[in-house]
Amino acid sequence: MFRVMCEPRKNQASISALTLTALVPFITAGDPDLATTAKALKILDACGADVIELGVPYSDPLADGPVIQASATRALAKGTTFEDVISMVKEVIPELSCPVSLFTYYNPILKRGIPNFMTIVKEAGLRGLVVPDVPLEETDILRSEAAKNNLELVLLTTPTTPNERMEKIAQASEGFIYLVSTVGVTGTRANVSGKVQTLLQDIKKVTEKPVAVGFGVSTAEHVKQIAGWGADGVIVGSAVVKLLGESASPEEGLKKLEELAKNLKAALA
Ligand SMILES: O=P(O)(O)OC[C@@H](O)[C@@H](O)c1c[nH]c2ccccc12
Repeated sequence: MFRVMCEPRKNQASISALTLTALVPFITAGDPDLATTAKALKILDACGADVIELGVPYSDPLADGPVIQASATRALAKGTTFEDVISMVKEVIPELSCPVSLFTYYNPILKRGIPNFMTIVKEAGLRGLVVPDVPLEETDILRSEAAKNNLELVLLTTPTTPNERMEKIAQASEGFIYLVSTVGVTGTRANVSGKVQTLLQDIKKVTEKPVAVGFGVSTAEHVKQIAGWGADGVIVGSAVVKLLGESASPEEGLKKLEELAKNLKAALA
Protein backbone atom coordinates (compact mmCIF):
# COMPACT_ATOMS: atom_id res chain seq x y z
CA MET A 1 0.00 0.00 0.00
CA PHE A 2 2.81 2.36 0.81
CA ARG A 3 4.24 1.39 -2.55
CA VAL A 4 1.05 2.76 -4.08
CA MET A 5 1.51 5.89 -2.03
CA CYS A 6 4.90 6.36 -3.67
CA GLU A 7 3.39 6.29 -7.15
CA PRO A 8 2.53 9.72 -8.59
CA ARG A 9 -0.94 10.73 -7.42
CA LYS A 10 -3.18 11.85 -10.25
CA ASN A 11 -2.38 15.47 -11.25
CA GLN A 12 0.43 15.72 -8.70
CA ALA A 13 4.15 15.35 -8.98
CA SER A 14 5.38 12.12 -7.53
CA ILE A 15 6.55 12.33 -3.93
CA SER A 16 9.57 10.62 -2.50
CA ALA A 17 8.54 8.20 0.21
CA LEU A 18 12.00 8.70 1.64
CA THR A 19 11.22 12.18 2.88
CA LEU A 20 7.48 12.37 3.62
CA THR A 21 5.70 10.52 6.39
CA ALA A 22 2.33 9.22 5.23
CA LEU A 23 -0.94 10.41 6.78
CA VAL A 24 -3.27 7.45 7.41
CA PRO A 25 -6.67 8.49 8.82
CA PHE A 26 -9.19 5.94 10.13
CA ILE A 27 -12.95 6.48 9.96
CA THR A 28 -15.91 4.23 10.83
CA ALA A 29 -18.14 3.45 7.85
CA GLY A 30 -21.73 4.53 8.49
CA ASP A 31 -21.03 7.08 11.25
CA PRO A 32 -22.93 9.40 11.18
CA ASP A 33 -24.20 7.78 7.95
CA LEU A 34 -22.80 6.15 4.79
CA ALA A 35 -23.43 9.20 2.58
CA THR A 36 -21.27 11.25 4.96
CA THR A 37 -18.65 8.50 5.00
CA ALA A 38 -18.47 8.74 1.20
CA LYS A 39 -17.96 12.51 1.42
CA ALA A 40 -15.37 12.06 4.20
CA LEU A 41 -13.34 9.67 2.04
CA LYS A 42 -13.24 12.25 -0.77
CA ILE A 43 -12.31 15.06 1.63
CA LEU A 44 -9.53 13.03 3.28
CA ASP A 45 -8.17 12.10 -0.16
CA ALA A 46 -8.28 15.72 -1.30
CA CYS A 47 -6.47 16.79 1.90
CA GLY A 48 -3.61 14.44 1.05
CA ALA A 49 -4.34 11.27 3.00
CA ASP A 50 -1.88 8.67 1.69
CA VAL A 51 -3.89 5.62 2.77
CA ILE A 52 -7.34 5.63 4.40
CA GLU A 53 -8.36 2.96 6.92
CA LEU A 54 -12.12 2.35 6.60
CA GLY A 55 -13.57 0.57 9.60
CA VAL A 56 -16.43 -1.92 9.32
CA PRO A 57 -18.64 -1.25 12.38
CA TYR A 58 -18.65 -4.26 14.72
CA SER A 59 -20.71 -5.09 17.80
CA ASP A 60 -17.79 -6.17 19.98
CA PRO A 61 -14.83 -3.89 19.18
CA LEU A 62 -12.67 -5.15 22.06
CA ALA A 63 -9.55 -3.21 21.04
CA ASP A 64 -11.38 0.09 20.77
CA GLY A 65 -11.74 2.86 23.28
CA PRO A 66 -14.99 4.74 24.01
CA VAL A 67 -14.90 7.06 20.96
CA ILE A 68 -14.70 4.31 18.35
CA GLN A 69 -16.97 2.00 20.34
CA ALA A 70 -19.63 4.74 20.35
CA SER A 71 -19.01 5.33 16.65
CA ALA A 72 -19.53 1.65 15.82
CA THR A 73 -22.69 1.62 17.96
CA ARG A 74 -24.09 4.64 16.08
CA ALA A 75 -23.28 3.10 12.70
CA LEU A 76 -24.88 -0.23 13.66
CA ALA A 77 -27.92 1.57 15.10
CA LYS A 78 -28.32 3.17 11.65
CA GLY A 79 -28.45 -0.37 10.25
CA THR A 80 -25.04 -0.24 8.54
CA THR A 81 -24.10 -3.68 7.21
CA PHE A 82 -20.88 -4.98 5.66
CA GLU A 83 -22.74 -5.25 2.35
CA ASP A 84 -23.81 -1.57 2.59
CA VAL A 85 -20.19 -0.57 3.23
CA ILE A 86 -19.01 -2.53 0.18
CA SER A 87 -21.69 -0.94 -2.05
CA MET A 88 -20.63 2.56 -0.93
CA VAL A 89 -16.95 1.76 -1.40
CA LYS A 90 -17.54 0.53 -4.97
CA GLU A 91 -19.10 3.90 -5.80
CA VAL A 92 -16.47 6.09 -4.17
CA ILE A 93 -13.12 4.38 -4.74
CA PRO A 94 -12.96 5.19 -8.49
CA GLU A 95 -13.05 8.90 -7.50
CA LEU A 96 -10.15 8.63 -5.04
CA SER A 97 -6.42 8.92 -5.76
CA CYS A 98 -5.27 7.29 -2.51
CA PRO A 99 -5.70 3.58 -1.64
CA VAL A 100 -8.30 2.49 0.92
CA SER A 101 -7.63 -0.32 3.36
CA LEU A 102 -10.54 -2.12 5.01
CA PHE A 103 -10.37 -2.37 8.77
CA THR A 104 -12.37 -5.23 10.27
CA TYR A 105 -12.37 -7.54 13.24
CA TYR A 106 -11.84 -11.23 12.49
CA ASN A 107 -15.38 -12.46 13.11
CA PRO A 108 -17.06 -10.75 10.11
CA ILE A 109 -14.44 -12.43 7.91
CA LEU A 110 -15.00 -15.89 9.40
CA LYS A 111 -18.76 -15.44 9.13
CA ARG A 112 -18.50 -15.00 5.34
CA GLY A 113 -15.67 -17.44 4.76
CA ILE A 114 -12.13 -16.19 4.18
CA PRO A 115 -11.90 -16.78 0.37
CA ASN A 116 -15.33 -15.27 -0.25
CA PHE A 117 -14.60 -12.27 1.98
CA MET A 118 -11.32 -11.55 0.19
CA THR A 119 -12.99 -11.72 -3.24
CA ILE A 120 -15.67 -9.25 -2.15
CA VAL A 121 -13.05 -6.85 -0.74
CA LYS A 122 -10.92 -7.06 -3.86
CA GLU A 123 -13.84 -6.55 -6.24
CA ALA A 124 -14.79 -3.43 -4.30
CA GLY A 125 -11.45 -1.87 -5.23
CA LEU A 126 -9.95 -1.99 -1.72
CA ARG A 127 -6.17 -2.43 -1.52
CA GLY A 128 -5.48 -3.71 1.95
CA LEU A 129 -6.86 -5.23 5.09
CA VAL A 130 -6.20 -4.61 8.79
CA VAL A 131 -7.53 -7.26 11.18
CA PRO A 132 -6.44 -6.35 14.73
CA ASP A 133 -7.64 -9.47 16.51
CA VAL A 134 -6.42 -12.25 14.21
CA PRO A 135 -3.88 -14.39 16.11
CA LEU A 136 -0.49 -14.46 14.35
CA GLU A 137 -0.80 -18.25 14.10
CA GLU A 138 -3.94 -17.85 11.94
CA THR A 139 -2.60 -15.16 9.63
CA ASP A 140 -1.13 -17.66 7.12
CA ILE A 141 -4.50 -18.60 5.60
CA LEU A 142 -5.65 -14.98 5.76
CA ARG A 143 -2.47 -13.76 4.09
CA SER A 144 -2.49 -16.38 1.35
CA GLU A 145 -6.14 -15.66 0.45
CA ALA A 146 -5.43 -11.93 0.58
CA ALA A 147 -2.42 -12.38 -1.71
CA LYS A 148 -4.55 -14.31 -4.24
CA ASN A 149 -6.65 -11.15 -4.48
CA ASN A 150 -3.65 -8.79 -4.52
CA LEU A 151 -4.67 -7.43 -1.11
CA GLU A 152 -2.07 -6.42 1.47
CA LEU A 153 -2.68 -7.80 4.96
CA VAL A 154 -1.32 -5.32 7.52
CA LEU A 155 -0.28 -6.82 10.85
CA LEU A 156 0.13 -5.06 14.18
CA THR A 157 2.95 -5.11 16.69
CA THR A 158 2.71 -3.56 20.16
CA PRO A 159 5.08 -2.25 22.86
CA THR A 160 4.71 -5.55 24.72
CA THR A 161 5.28 -7.82 21.71
CA PRO A 162 8.43 -9.89 22.35
CA ASN A 163 11.23 -9.13 19.86
CA GLU A 164 11.10 -12.59 18.27
CA ARG A 165 7.35 -12.30 17.65
CA MET A 166 7.74 -8.72 16.38
CA GLU A 167 10.23 -10.05 13.80
CA LYS A 168 7.70 -12.67 12.63
CA ILE A 169 5.02 -9.98 12.38
CA ALA A 170 7.38 -7.70 10.46
CA GLN A 171 8.22 -10.50 8.01
CA ALA A 172 4.58 -11.46 7.52
CA SER A 173 3.03 -8.00 7.30
CA GLU A 174 2.22 -6.66 3.83
CA GLY A 175 1.92 -3.02 2.75
CA PHE A 176 3.19 -1.64 6.01
CA ILE A 177 3.67 -2.67 9.62
CA TYR A 178 1.25 -1.16 12.16
CA LEU A 179 3.18 -0.18 15.26
CA VAL A 180 0.72 0.30 18.13
CA SER A 181 2.23 3.13 20.17
CA THR A 182 0.94 2.23 23.59
CA VAL A 183 -0.68 -0.52 25.62
CA GLY A 184 -4.46 -0.35 26.01
CA VAL A 185 -7.19 0.51 23.56
CA THR A 186 -7.57 3.14 20.84
CA GLY A 187 -8.22 6.71 21.92
CA THR A 188 -6.47 10.06 21.90
CA ARG A 189 -3.67 10.57 24.44
CA ALA A 190 -2.06 13.80 25.64
CA ASN A 191 1.38 12.59 24.59
CA VAL A 192 2.95 9.97 22.38
CA SER A 193 5.08 7.56 24.38
CA GLY A 194 8.81 8.14 23.95
CA LYS A 195 9.12 4.35 23.76
CA VAL A 196 7.89 4.59 20.16
CA GLN A 197 11.31 5.91 19.13
CA THR A 198 13.12 2.78 20.31
CA LEU A 199 10.35 0.50 19.04
CA LEU A 200 10.76 2.06 15.57
CA GLN A 201 14.53 1.53 15.75
CA ASP A 202 14.04 -2.10 16.79
CA ILE A 203 11.63 -2.82 13.92
CA LYS A 204 13.81 -1.05 11.36
CA LYS A 205 16.71 -3.28 12.40
CA VAL A 206 14.81 -6.31 11.09
CA THR A 207 12.90 -5.01 8.05
CA GLU A 208 12.95 -2.47 5.23
CA LYS A 209 9.13 -2.38 5.16
CA PRO A 210 7.38 0.92 5.98
CA VAL A 211 6.19 1.27 9.59
CA ALA A 212 3.13 3.36 10.50
CA VAL A 213 2.46 4.37 14.11
CA GLY A 214 -1.06 4.49 15.56
CA PHE A 215 -2.93 4.84 18.87
CA GLY A 216 -3.36 8.14 20.65
CA VAL A 217 -2.18 10.34 17.78
CA SER A 218 -4.29 13.48 17.37
CA THR A 219 -2.28 16.70 17.01
CA ALA A 220 0.24 18.32 14.68
CA GLU A 221 2.83 18.05 17.48
CA HIS A 222 2.23 14.32 17.78
CA VAL A 223 2.66 13.67 14.06
CA LYS A 224 5.78 15.86 13.85
CA GLN A 225 7.32 13.97 16.76
CA ILE A 226 6.55 10.56 15.28
CA ALA A 227 7.79 11.60 11.83
CA GLY A 228 10.96 12.91 13.49
CA TRP A 229 11.54 9.47 14.98
CA GLY A 230 11.58 8.01 11.47
CA ALA A 231 8.07 6.60 11.13
CA ASP A 232 6.92 6.09 7.53
CA GLY A 233 3.30 6.80 8.46
CA VAL A 234 1.04 8.06 11.24
CA ILE A 235 -2.42 6.64 11.81
CA VAL A 236 -5.10 8.90 13.29
CA GLY A 237 -8.45 7.40 14.21
CA SER A 238 -10.32 8.52 17.33
CA ALA A 239 -9.59 12.23 16.84
CA VAL A 240 -11.05 12.05 13.31
CA VAL A 241 -13.93 9.75 14.26
CA LYS A 242 -14.94 12.04 17.13
CA LEU A 243 -15.16 15.11 14.88
CA LEU A 244 -17.10 13.26 12.21
CA GLY A 245 -19.50 11.38 14.47
CA GLU A 246 -20.06 13.71 17.41
CA SER A 247 -20.56 17.07 15.66
CA ALA A 248 -23.94 18.82 15.62
CA SER A 249 -24.48 17.93 11.95
CA PRO A 250 -22.77 15.89 9.22
CA GLU A 251 -21.83 19.14 7.45
CA GLU A 252 -20.16 20.48 10.59
CA GLY A 253 -18.38 17.17 11.11
CA LEU A 254 -17.06 17.17 7.55
CA LYS A 255 -15.83 20.75 7.95
CA LYS A 256 -13.97 19.92 11.16
CA LEU A 257 -12.60 16.75 9.57
CA GLU A 258 -11.18 18.78 6.69
CA GLU A 259 -9.56 21.28 9.06
CA LEU A 260 -7.89 18.55 11.12
CA ALA A 261 -6.72 16.60 8.06
CA LYS A 262 -5.19 19.72 6.49
CA ASN A 263 -3.53 20.61 9.81
CA LEU A 264 -2.00 17.14 10.22
CA LYS A 265 -0.92 16.95 6.57
CA ALA A 266 0.76 20.36 6.85
CA ALA A 267 2.63 19.15 9.93
CA LEU A 268 4.08 16.29 7.86
CA ALA A 269 5.19 18.43 4.93
O1 LIG B 1 -8.01 5.84 17.59
P1 LIG B 1 -6.52 6.09 17.65
O2 LIG B 1 -6.02 6.15 19.10
O3 LIG B 1 -6.10 7.28 16.79
O4 LIG B 1 -5.79 4.80 17.01
C1 LIG B 1 -5.96 4.45 15.60
C2 LIG B 1 -7.08 3.47 15.54
O5 LIG B 1 -8.29 4.17 15.77
C3 LIG B 1 -7.30 2.64 14.26
O6 LIG B 1 -6.12 2.27 13.63
C4 LIG B 1 -8.11 1.51 14.79
C5 LIG B 1 -9.47 1.54 14.92
N1 LIG B 1 -9.88 0.44 15.63
C6 LIG B 1 -8.76 -0.30 16.00
C7 LIG B 1 -8.64 -1.49 16.74
C8 LIG B 1 -7.35 -2.02 16.97
C9 LIG B 1 -6.23 -1.39 16.43
C10 LIG B 1 -6.34 -0.17 15.66
C11 LIG B 1 -7.61 0.35 15.49
